[in-house]
Amino acid sequence: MHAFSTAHDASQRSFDVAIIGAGPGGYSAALRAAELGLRVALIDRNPHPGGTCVHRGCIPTKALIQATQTLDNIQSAERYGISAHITHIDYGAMHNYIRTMVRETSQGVSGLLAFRGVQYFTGTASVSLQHELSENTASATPAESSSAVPPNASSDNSSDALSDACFTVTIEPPQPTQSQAATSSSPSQQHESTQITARHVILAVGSQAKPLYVQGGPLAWNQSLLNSTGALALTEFPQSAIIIGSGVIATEFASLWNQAGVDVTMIVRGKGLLNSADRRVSTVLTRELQRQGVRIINHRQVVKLETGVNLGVRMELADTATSTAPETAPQATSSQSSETLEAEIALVAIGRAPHTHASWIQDLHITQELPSDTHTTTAPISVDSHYQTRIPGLFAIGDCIAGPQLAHRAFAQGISVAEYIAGIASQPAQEHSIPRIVYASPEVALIGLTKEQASKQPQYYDIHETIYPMTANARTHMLGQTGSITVVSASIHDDIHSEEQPIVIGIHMVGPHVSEFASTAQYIVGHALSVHEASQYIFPHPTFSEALGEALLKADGRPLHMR
Ligand SMILES: Cc1cc2nc3c(=O)[nH]c(=O)nc-3n(C[C@H](O)[C@H](O)[C@H](O)COP(=O)(O)OP(=O)(O)OC[C@H]3O[C@@H](n4cnc5c(N)ncnc54)[C@H](O)[C@@H]3O)c2cc1C
Ligand SMILES: NC(=O)c1ccc[n+]([C@@H]2O[C@H](COP(=O)([O-])OP(=O)(O)OC[C@H]3O[C@@H](n4cnc5c(N)ncnc54)[C@H](O)[C@@H]3O)[C@@H](O)[C@H]2O)c1
Repeated sequence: MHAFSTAHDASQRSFDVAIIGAGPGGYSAALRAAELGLRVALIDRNPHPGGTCVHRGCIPTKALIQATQTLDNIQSAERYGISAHITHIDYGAMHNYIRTMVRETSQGVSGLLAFRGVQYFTGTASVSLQHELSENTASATPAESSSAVPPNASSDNSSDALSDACFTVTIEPPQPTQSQAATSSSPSQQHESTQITARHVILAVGSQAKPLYVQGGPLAWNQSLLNSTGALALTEFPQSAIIIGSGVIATEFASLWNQAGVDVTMIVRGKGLLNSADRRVSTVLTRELQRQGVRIINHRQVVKLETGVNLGVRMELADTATSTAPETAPQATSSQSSETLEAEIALVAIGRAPHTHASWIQDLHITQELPSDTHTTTAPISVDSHYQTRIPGLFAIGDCIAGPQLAHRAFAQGISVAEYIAGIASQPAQEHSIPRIVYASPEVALIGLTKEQASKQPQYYDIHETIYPMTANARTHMLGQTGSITVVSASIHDDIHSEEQPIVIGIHMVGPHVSEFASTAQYIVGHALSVHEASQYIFPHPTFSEALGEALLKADGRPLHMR
């Protein structure tokens, strides 16, 4: 039986790979590296693996969505001739259900790590180089050319392989809580740090919610001004909530709280939700949430915000653009130049910053230049196409590097980097077709380029957009819901594709259950299938996924169930 423990005898202190952070990036790299025979240490502050995704992200939010969708299903049962009404919500039981989903998912990961012999350390890690790097070994920027030669860290001859360990990882144990400190008989032991060495280190340290800057400073989180972690910790649904932001987290919470009967107002800096997405998807989603009762106030920013114990939150808004009026007027007082809103809580969801502020990360000089946006205090780690930083043997993956912050992207990167370290010619994760999903009602799935984005890339010409309304789909019609699919196709200047065969470069969907067939869209876009080839797929009838088949037939000039 392999150990999933914190036992630290000398033989267990030298590793082929040490991984900092046990979220999706870190634990997937650990599982794959161990499977390939490497000796792996995985370190996280949290004794339970899973990171943001399992403890504060994907899993609890989707469990909560499962619960609120059930509320919504009951409320819409009348449509099917079923009389049902909700008599009571047991918030304690709902929270137990969510906590159980989180605990069981984390336990599942723990079991896998133990099975593969990954050694897990609980504590806060910092990394230093064992030897000063010479000018020749570290480059100012990550070297793309290094990608051709995997470092081959097989531990077959582990004593030889480990004798030239490059990195020291210091692990500080978690600080005891006040009650633990009071009851502990040997408090000094809890403060002992551990050191391990490794030939390779993977940083998978994740990200954290960006605070809102008002009047020049960041606002501190409290019981009324929440980020997504605070919102998940609420013990019952609030009466009213203001959501600042219009991205993925803002949209998912607006949708689920609205389904739970919360009075939701969204404050949007630009116009509409997911404003960098395909414009039709954004329009349909915005319209649907408004139809369901979410108030969306466009072109506004918060200029003043007050909170207090039991006072809720009160904020003053100002126009970000003078030309366009808000689509929906706020409930509270309003003047020409500013307006005031009040609610029980406010959720700030304006993006997540890489978790790179620690001084040891700064000392390694591996982060990008800070963007000119003065409200960004941490920068992503720079890596080459194999996720290696400018320091050979030091890698970074997941939310702490630039790109979409998604668990499935972190999984793919974790597998890729582990294979590269093990000496396998690995494929970096295919970034351009990674599906981005919003689990709102309706769901959104975004794959590849929008028409606007493609028009800025010179290799594409004859760019076309085909729009298929999901109301023409039988299953969507049965639900009484709506949706839309946009297929973006173009011809391309390259040696592989002929001019007569336009290829599919983007698929953008909003509608019920679209997340479930996003990977079909990813396959089509990722493999640059021609529109004609893609339209040959046979989708089962009657399914929601059939809508994608119909959209592709239409893009190929052969529409079936539409004119
Ligand atoms: C509310 C919410 C909902 C989300 N829903 C989805 C979703 O449905 N689908 C999806 O694909 N993505 C979702 N995400 C994004 C997803 O959670 C992240 O993209 C993913 O967790 C990133 O994985 P990671 O391994 O890079 O980092 P993380 O999961 O953040 O893990 C980093 C880990 O590193 C540890 N750590 C950091 N520094 C140290 C240190 N010095 N020493 C020891 N440990 C350290 C942290 O404790 C943490 O456990 C959601 C995010 C949020 C906030
Ligand atoms: N379903 C999923 O896959 C899922 C779910 C939740 C979170 N996530 C990930 O978590 C990350 C963070 O999510 P998020 O929703 O916080 O970020 P986001 O990047 O999706 O959206 C941020 C939004 O905030 C707006 N914004 C930025 N600064 C602002 C300001 N000062 N005032 C008002 N609005 C401002 C932006 O215009 C943007 O619309 C995302 O990158 C996402 O990939 C994924």
